Amino acid sequence: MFSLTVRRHFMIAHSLPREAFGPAQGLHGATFVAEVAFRRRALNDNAIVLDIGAAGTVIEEVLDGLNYKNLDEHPDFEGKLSTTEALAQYIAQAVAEKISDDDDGRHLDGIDVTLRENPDAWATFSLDLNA
Ligand SMILES: Nc1nc2c(c(=O)[nH]1)N=C([C@H](O)[C@H](O)COP(=O)(O)OP(=O)(O)OP(=O)(O)O)CN2
Repeated sequence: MFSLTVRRHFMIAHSLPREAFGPAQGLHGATFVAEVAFRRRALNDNAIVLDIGAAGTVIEEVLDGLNYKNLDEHPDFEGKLSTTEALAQYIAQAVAEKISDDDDGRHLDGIDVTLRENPDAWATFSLDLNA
């Protein structure tokens, strides 16, 4: 299995209104680093998983919908907790949807999104595109 990973960052504000989150129940900001890995069993005719520029464009399009937003007011997170884990899943699914029309995108076997909320803590969601 091959994988190509492209990284971008984005900034959000949110709150996690459950006692389990302690001080993070209040509104706070975060700058996330998103590493999106595109997985493919066999390379294409150009011996790549996917063009790096094309991958970056898709990721940026998805992150544009989150960047500088207060997720407490974002319609896609209404009634949901915007944890690092949940955001990783959201990004993976949104990237998969955007790339599904692309020729290389149709041949992907999976997408893994690793979301780093700081250098010591991160979460990963793995989307199996063959399931
Ligand atoms: N599994 C997760 N745990 C936490 C998340 C998360 O997204 N997934 N998010 C937060 C907060 O949003 C914030 O990023 C950190 O909050 P904070 O309370 O300051 O940090 P810690 O939990 O690391 O440390 P404490 O010792 O509880 O202060 C929190 N958890």
